Amino acid sequence: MTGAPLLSVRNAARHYQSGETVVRALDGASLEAHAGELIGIMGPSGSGKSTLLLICGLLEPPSAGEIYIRDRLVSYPGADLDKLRGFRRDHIGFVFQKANLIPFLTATENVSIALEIADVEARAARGYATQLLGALDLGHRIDNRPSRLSGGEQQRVAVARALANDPPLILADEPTAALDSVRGRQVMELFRRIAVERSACVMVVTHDPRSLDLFDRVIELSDGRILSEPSQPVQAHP
Ligand SMILES: Nc1ncnc2c1ncn2[C@@H]1O[C@H](COP(=O)(O)OP(=O)(O)OP(=O)(O)O)[C@@H](O)[C@H]1O
Repeated sequence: MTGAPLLSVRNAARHYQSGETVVRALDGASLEAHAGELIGIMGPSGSGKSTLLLICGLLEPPSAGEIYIRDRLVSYPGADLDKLRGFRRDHIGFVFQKANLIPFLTATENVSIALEIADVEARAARGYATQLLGALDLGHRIDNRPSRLSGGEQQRVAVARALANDPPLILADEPTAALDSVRGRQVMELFRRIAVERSACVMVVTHDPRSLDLFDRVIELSDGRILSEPSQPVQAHP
């Protein structure tokens, strides 16, 4: 992959003090991720996948190392990440295992609120939210509140919300864990489309080997370390 990376993680570590012992959740990880890539992050439970995502998402600073987005140093030990709220909103979309939707808002409103917070006019925000939900096969659910949606549908609304501001980087932590295989595949295929059509970089933590064919490459973690070489292609993708 050529060109400047969108995201660059340099020798990042994250250590947690647990009583007398230090847990090395991340232990000197380096990677580069580019626009247009769909990257899988895999590894056994406790290998540091979620920690890597938190650090890349500027939700926690590393204990050592640096994070660059578009060549700008954005996170390092002791960085004040509260100051990066606006930057995060404009650059990074998150999807977690749980949808965490606002219960008293409809599906459309749950998505459009992300746009309105970013100063998009309400009508335009709703129009785009509806369009995104339609692309996720939720066109018939746009006026439903979360309590009227299945777990899988709620999660797809969460995916639409993460995409609302067209962030160049999308980070997803087991986004399909609560979905059946057909819906899970749909979400992964949507991520693939987002990467290609919007030139976004999408990094997805998953345990599901059925998505492997969709990834440009897989970053494999073990004991807080990256096993596979950065930029090593797993499978060529058209
Ligand atoms: N806030 C924390 N305090 C102490 N230890 C932590 C903390 N967060 C993570 N850890 C530890 O760091 C290690 C890596 O955790 P992490 O959640 O990143 O792994 P993971 O690969 O995402 O696991 P899983 O697949 O089970 O979600 C684990 O041993 C975990 O217990």
